[in-house]
Amino acid sequence: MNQVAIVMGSISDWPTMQSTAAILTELQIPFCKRIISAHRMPQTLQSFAQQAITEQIDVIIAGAGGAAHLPGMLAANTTRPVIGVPIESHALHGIDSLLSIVQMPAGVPVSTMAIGTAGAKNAALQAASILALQDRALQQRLTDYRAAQTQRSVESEAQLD
Ligand SMILES: Nc1c(C(=O)O)ncn1[C@@H]1O[C@H](COP(=O)(O)O)[C@@H](O)[C@H]1O
Repeated sequence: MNQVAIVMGSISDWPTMQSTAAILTELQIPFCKRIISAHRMPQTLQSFAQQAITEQIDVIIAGAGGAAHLPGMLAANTTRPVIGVPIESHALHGIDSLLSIVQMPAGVPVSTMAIGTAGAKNAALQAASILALQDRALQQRLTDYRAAQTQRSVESEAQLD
């Protein structure tokens, strides 16, 4: 059973979305990875999103760049939470991706992360927060993750001249 699906518009999004996969792995959250473009594979997108509930996918993380309609179209076809990651595009540095994902019409929400790798990491942590509502062991792993992060920041002060 995969609790999370990482969906990308293209294989070219994978270098960014690897950061999502790394954190899900660290937090021991089972996930699958799919390339499904709303533009290039509209029928696959519709069936994937409509089957998310029966496939027991609890959270969908969608990374896309440019005219990034993928997260919104997934959200249009499921009531599972969809977290959108705007991929940093070459032409407009991801502003196009961000605005395409964030400005959803009322009634079909997408939780929109920051552009690029920071957003990809936070998407995994946001998914973990949602899943931890019903999973005490995961909540503990998430708390430990934050504590380790705090510790690294504290220790980084020693690197100052
Ligand atoms: N935004 C979308 C969608 C979609 O939203 O359906 N499908 C592909 N793409 C994006 O196009 C960019 C360039 O893709 P290619 O590198 O394959 O040309 C990628 O960032 C992808 O997410």
